[in-house]
Amino acid sequence: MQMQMRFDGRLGFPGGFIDPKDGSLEEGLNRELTEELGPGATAAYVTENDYISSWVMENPQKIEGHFYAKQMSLEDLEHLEEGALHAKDHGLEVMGLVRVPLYTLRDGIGGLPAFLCNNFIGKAKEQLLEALGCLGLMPQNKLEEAVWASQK
Ligand SMILES: O=c1[nH]cnc2c1ncn2[C@@H]1O[C@H](COP(=O)(O)OP(=O)(O)O)[C@@H](O)[C@H]1O
Repeated sequence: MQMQMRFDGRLGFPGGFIDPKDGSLEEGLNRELTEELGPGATAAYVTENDYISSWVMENPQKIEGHFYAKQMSLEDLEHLEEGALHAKDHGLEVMGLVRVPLYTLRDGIGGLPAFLCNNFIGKAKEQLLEALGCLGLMPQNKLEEAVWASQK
């Protein structure tokens, strides 16, 4: 699972605002992916099949968000990481890509619980947990244990 360090020091997912006049949600998102992830983004391009969920925020401004998750091979992910340094937004909107640790160390905190203590933009933390659960990357009870450990 991969996220990015944003310009504001918070963790979030690649994406951005899309003008409905400029085509479908997926086309708009794929354009944003290229800007933020660079030449390796094509392997991350989403279709309607990668859709996970939507949300609406009313304040401070009305925003409708749509969340997608794309499953990739390790090879494509490594290619994406190598190319991300050459993305248009690198060092501007995006400070770097990060892999999410999907384990808990023997101390009970290191790994995913410590990662969850970071500062996340908007609903990105809930989206991370949602994706890990619905893509079957971690069993629900392990996710709940990690969330609980992160709140201690
Ligand atoms: O990865 C994300 N997951 C969930 N919500 C997000 C994510 N990234 C941005 N948002 C939401 O969209 C709003 C605007 O995003 P952002 O701060 O990137 O726009 P900006 O670059 O125009 O300031 C954020 O305040 C947040 O509520």
